[in-house]
Amino acid sequence: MANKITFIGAGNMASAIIGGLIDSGVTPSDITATAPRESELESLRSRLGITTQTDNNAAASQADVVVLAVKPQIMREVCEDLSDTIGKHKPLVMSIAAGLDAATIDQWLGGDNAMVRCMPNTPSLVGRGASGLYANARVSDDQRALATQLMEAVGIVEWVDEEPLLDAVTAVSGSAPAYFFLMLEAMEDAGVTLGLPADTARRLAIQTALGAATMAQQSDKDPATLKQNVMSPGGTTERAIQHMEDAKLRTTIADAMQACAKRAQAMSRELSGH
Ligand SMILES: NC(=O)C1=CN([C@@H]2O[C@H](COP(=O)(O)OP(=O)(O)OC[C@H]3O[C@@H](n4cnc5c(N)ncnc54)[C@H](O)[C@@H]3O)[C@@H](O)[C@H]2O)C=CC1
Ligand SMILES: O=C(O)[C@@H]1CCC=N1
Repeated sequence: MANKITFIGAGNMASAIIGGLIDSGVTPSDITATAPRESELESLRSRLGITTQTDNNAAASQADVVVLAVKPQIMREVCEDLSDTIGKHKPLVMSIAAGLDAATIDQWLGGDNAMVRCMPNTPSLVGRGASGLYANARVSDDQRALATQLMEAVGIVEWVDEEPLLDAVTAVSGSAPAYFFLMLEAMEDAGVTLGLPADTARRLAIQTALGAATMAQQSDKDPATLKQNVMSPGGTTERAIQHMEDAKLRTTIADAMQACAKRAQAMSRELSGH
């Protein structure tokens, strides 16, 4: 990928994607990241060998792709400050912010931009990311291919045709690593209560999550069948699953994901003013 990529914002998500891009073979000097404080950039530069900048406009003026990776709450200020540079150079603009629609960001950037909205997740850092992408009408086929290539370097890519579906993607994958981390925390704690050393319980739980996900990915059986295959009639798993069903775990998960998508919609209303 010979394109120059600039990340505006160098926090958790940007550094996860940058780390994944470098592992996938992207030349570090083709990547620039910005943040207001040099102290935050120093470790990224020394660890990954990328270029860093505290001046967003200088960094964006060199780029074929500008990835907006700041918190949604400061996106307006950042975009308005970048509008002259983006208007002049017309790079492909990708926003990874939750709950901010492409038209609002485009307007803050001065309008008429090719915009891809992306909802990635942090496992991008280890090449196991899952990203949902949406393109506005100005994005060319080549730019669409470029956005796909960029995010496929760090995981899988699913395009959606309707922008509001990105709120569903946020619930299913963007926020979802946290659901699984919570599950790992809870399993470790329960393992300790059952008498295992914490590090043993953690290793067993992590390996089991990895094994189950890999099986689900590689098997031609659906997750319900794979679950059934672990459950001997009258056995231990059946007892555990019955407990989860009685405690309405499915409803809890569905409600949590509804709350996640609703929060994305509310953020959009709060931040865009419509
Ligand atoms: N953390 C996650 O799992 C995911 C986050 N996102 C989205 O990614 C975006 C970033 O989130 P995180 O990386 O978690 O936040 P973060 O707080 O870790 O990173 C934000 C970065 O922006 C920088 N920044 C602040 N003001 C700036 C300015 N004026 N110019 C340039 N950089 C500036 C900060 O110094 C920091 O490096 C958000 O919009 C979030 O919705 C999307 C998917 C997943
Ligand atoms: O929690 C958040 O708002 C961000 C967006 C998706 C994951 N983290």
